[in-house]
Amino acid sequence: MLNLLGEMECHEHAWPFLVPVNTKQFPQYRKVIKSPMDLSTIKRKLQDSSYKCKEEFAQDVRLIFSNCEEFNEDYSPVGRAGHTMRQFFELKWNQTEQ
Ligand SMILES: Cc1ncccc1N[C@@H]1CCC[C@@H]1S(C)(=O)=O
Repeated sequence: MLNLLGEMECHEHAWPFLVPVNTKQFPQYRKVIKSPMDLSTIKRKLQDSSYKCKEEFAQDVRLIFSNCEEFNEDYSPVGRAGHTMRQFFELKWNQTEQ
């Protein structure tokens, strides 16, 4: 899981998801998105052994992308990055599953 996270962090379209959304820059974010998630938070949870199983890890990754779809237009730069990163993750996830 940690190396899958690493591959995502260095992906060229990961830039919107590396750190928690800046709620000063995007004040309405907190109201709209009830469970914010980002790659740095997932990394900390992995390091703190907060995930009981790998499905819980996958759940948090998918939360990043559902938050993104909810808040961003599909064809906005961030919205498009979310679709690209979700496809990348699901492909890698299926490979690790085998
Ligand atoms: C992921 C997301 N979802 C909704 C609104 C904004 C963002 N990201 C922003 C755009 C790029 C980085 C910043 S950030 C992560 O520094 O706030």
